[in-house]
Amino acid sequence: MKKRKIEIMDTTLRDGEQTSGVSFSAAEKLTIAQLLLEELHIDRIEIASARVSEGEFQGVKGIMAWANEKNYTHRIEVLTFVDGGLSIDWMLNAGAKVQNLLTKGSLNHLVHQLKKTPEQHFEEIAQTINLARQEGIETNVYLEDWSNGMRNSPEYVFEFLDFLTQQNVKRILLPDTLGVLIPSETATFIAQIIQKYPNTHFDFHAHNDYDLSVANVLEAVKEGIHGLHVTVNGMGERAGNAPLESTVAVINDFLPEIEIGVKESSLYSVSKLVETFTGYRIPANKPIVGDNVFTQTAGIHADGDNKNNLYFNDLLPERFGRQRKYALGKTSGKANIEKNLQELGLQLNPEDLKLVTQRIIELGDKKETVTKEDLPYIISDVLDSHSYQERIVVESYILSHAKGLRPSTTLSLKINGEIIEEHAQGDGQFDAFMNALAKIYKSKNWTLPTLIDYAVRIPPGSSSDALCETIITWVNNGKEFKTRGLDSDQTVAAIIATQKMLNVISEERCKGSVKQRIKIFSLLL
Ligand SMILES: CC(C)C(=O)C(=O)O
Repeated sequence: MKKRKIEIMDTTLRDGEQTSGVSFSAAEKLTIAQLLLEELHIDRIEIASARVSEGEFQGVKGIMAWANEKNYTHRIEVLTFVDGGLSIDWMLNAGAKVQNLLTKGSLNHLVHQLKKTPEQHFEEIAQTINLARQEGIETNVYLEDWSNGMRNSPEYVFEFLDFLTQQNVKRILLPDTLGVLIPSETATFIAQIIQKYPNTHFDFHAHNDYDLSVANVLEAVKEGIHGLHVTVNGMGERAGNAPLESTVAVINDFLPEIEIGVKESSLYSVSKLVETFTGYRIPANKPIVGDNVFTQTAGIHADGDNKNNLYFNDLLPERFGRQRKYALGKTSGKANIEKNLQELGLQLNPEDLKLVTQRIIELGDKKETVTKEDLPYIISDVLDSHSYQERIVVESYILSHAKGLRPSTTLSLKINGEIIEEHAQGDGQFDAFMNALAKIYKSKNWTLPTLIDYAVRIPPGSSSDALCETIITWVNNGKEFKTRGLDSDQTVAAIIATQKMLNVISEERCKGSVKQRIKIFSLLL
């Protein structure tokens, strides 16, 4: 079957820049233009509005200089206005070759904004198109508010199209300016137009006010539209435009008779770059490019993926340069954890896997995000805690920190079932904690090891703020050993490490086995 080719026109650098708060520098525009054309193989791009600013002019000039060398000038478009030729002059000075002329596609806009008759408007448009032609500039025409025009003044729209199809116009661009179309209406309007003007190229420009942009695009393609306007990450005026990423996926997966040349595997990296340049964050649940969209969270899904990929759909992450992930949290079961362990090249016996699963569920219950990078830390922490008997338990404590007062701690410690409480001050909260502990130990005629090093780190590569690891090095009877604590709070992690130390030395008192502890830690670190 011969496929029907649809042109993709990306307007991230024009309509996308109309996202509130977004402004690209000239260098950013050039980088994005290069990626869109050369990496993603987008057919055409719209890069600016004429006469907006000096910065915009320099941006267009830079892109056109590059495009000239590459022979891409006819793939690069600029939004222009019916302004007696001022936009044309601006384009000529910037070296631009294709104008997308903004005209009025509804009687309502024409009468209330321009306060002109259709005849006056058409006359001025004809002059602008002719002038452009004389200057070697190609013209496409936007019918602004076209969708409302089709609803409320269809005679005007068709009179206008009759006129335009007689002019030197390469493409007619049909915007749903206010994002008000529903799919059935899009289908009806596009079908009427394509049937009436079978020899004219029409583009559809969707907006996303009702979250229907991609559904509308799908209908427009089914009815024979020749080109589509999109933006990276769906950026654009108000709720934005049809997102490039979803548009590509929908066409590729649901319209096999259509050919678009966009390279799917580069969509994610370009989307991320645009996110960085704009500071406009991609929602985590945004199809194709959101952080979470290829992450299975429920244990039952991870389990199903092991059984004939029961929870896969056609949107395989690898298509878009991404990878499937298995979330770790309170709803993740053994299967999620095993998938993450596999990726890290780790294996646990069923009993240890159960302990680690329990610990991850506890962390998830505290609303903490656990990442794959946290996993080795959790494993070593959990297995470590279970490698000795807990004779000494930090039952409860208050840590106080107030301006103008010394930090203080009240500590309640359980030693072989007996509760002992003490209070102390210190230079910091953990110092106060250690001073209270020293008082308890003194009352027992026991000595504490000397703390010789205190290090804090977060799991490397972890994007989560869930976990922080405190590693303390102690010297007891001339022997050095380390204990570690893991928590979202650094001081709490230090207290956990200290409790472990108390049990290590208590074991040593009972069995004299600090050597065994040193061995365990050298394995874990
Ligand atoms: C400026 C115009 C062309 C536009 O973006 C729209 O009508 O949606």
